[in-house]
Amino acid sequence: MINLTFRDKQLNILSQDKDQSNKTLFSFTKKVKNINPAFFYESNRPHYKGKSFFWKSPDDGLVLVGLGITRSFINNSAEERFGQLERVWKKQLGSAMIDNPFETPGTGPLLFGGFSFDPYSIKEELWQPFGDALFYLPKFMLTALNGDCFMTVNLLENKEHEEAARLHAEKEIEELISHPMNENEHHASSSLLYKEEHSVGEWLTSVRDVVNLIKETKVEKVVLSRKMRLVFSNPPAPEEVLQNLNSQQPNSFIFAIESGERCFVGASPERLVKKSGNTIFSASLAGSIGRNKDPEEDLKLGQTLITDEKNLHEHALVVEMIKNALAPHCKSMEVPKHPELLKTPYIQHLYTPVKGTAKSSTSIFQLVEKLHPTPALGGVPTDKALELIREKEMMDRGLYAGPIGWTDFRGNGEFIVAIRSGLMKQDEAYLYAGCGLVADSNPEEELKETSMKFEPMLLAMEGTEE
Ligand SMILES: C=C(O[C@@H]1C=C(C(=O)O)C=C[C@H]1O)C(=O)O
Ligand SMILES: [Mg+2]
Repeated sequence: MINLTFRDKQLNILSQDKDQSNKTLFSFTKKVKNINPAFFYESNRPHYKGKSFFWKSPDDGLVLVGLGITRSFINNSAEERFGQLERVWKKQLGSAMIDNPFETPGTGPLLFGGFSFDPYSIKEELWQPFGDALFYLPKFMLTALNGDCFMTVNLLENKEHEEAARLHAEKEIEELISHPMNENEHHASSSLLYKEEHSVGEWLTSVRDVVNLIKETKVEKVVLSRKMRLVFSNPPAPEEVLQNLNSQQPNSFIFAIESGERCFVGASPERLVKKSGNTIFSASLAGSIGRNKDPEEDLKLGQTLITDEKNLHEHALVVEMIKNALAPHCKSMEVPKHPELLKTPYIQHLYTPVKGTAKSSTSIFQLVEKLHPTPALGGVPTDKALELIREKEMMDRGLYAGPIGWTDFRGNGEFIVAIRSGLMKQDEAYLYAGCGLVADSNPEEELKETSMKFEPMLLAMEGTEE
């Protein structure tokens, strides 16, 4: 048995400064000239260190850039973290004055943030600034979609100060969008001193133990992950890493969120759930193989993956769980019978998109709570898999593999699974990678699979050109 140390046993630490409780949320959105959101982040983030976020969906191309924090919601209670956040957010919106004539999703007051993978795991100081849920209502937010750009400003003010605060914010917007945004801005190149993989031998032993357990018991799948520590003499800035991810992983969800001096950043191919009106999208992404530069060899690898019993089983368990989790919340659902291939630059996966029509009472937070963790990151059965992960990994995954994303004041939103990611902490970075273990897993192969999954973040952190 292991001793679990809880981050905090207090039930409700959703933060709100006392003197702000009688203030109203004023939010206004205006259309601005067309700007490149990546350059906008790059040129303005240095002035909002510790208080920024970035999001890009490869699917609809939506980009969100948050600068400054009007209110942060941090939750350290393991129980009810989804419901609690939703309640406090709804209360905030209940009295808000919102001036947003645009229907565009992701405009107006919006929460951006992430939930830790497992609030009951051991806690490491590394992840402390992120709690078990950290969400921001940004002060300034750029939304870019289909060639249109919008700026939203969120202010918590006494009613009599609203007018002056708005005028001031209008001026700040002008400054934000007038910074020179230069594509070829030169970065001092970062330099990696060394990298160390966390106890590979012990990890392999854990993999063997878990695979044996799967063979002998009713546990069907457990996802075990491991981490790698990078040490830089000259660490890259988050905006550089993001720029690299933007160019190296154009088909992944790209995200970054800062808390104090730490920044969690990544490029994940895996959607947890998207809600657009009552239409919901989820996906099973599990089962992996490498890529090959030679197109014929690459096709062969894909063919191997899509006919491989072990990978198909790993994948099917995820589809099954998603179907069961969504069924009570959906009027209808479409789930293809067979997976297709999803190729990222370094890895190909088995992929089954799931589409449904949600019952009108369903919120995105409810969907996230029901889905997380899918067996792509946890296992089957979920509770037993989580126990094994705690016992065998003996580390705090923090936000890695947890849901990260946004919801706007209309209830639209999208959450992804924060894999292919890393935490930047001064001159260090911690990368995480995991793999789904089933009865047929070969420990050495699984080790290779996790090595392959470190690769995209390593390249983005090193800034190496392909
Ligand atoms: C756990 C990770 O990836 C997950 C595990 C996969 C697998 O084992 O085949 C594939 C995709 C992801 O759902 C990771 O990238 O860290
Ligand atoms: Mg796998």
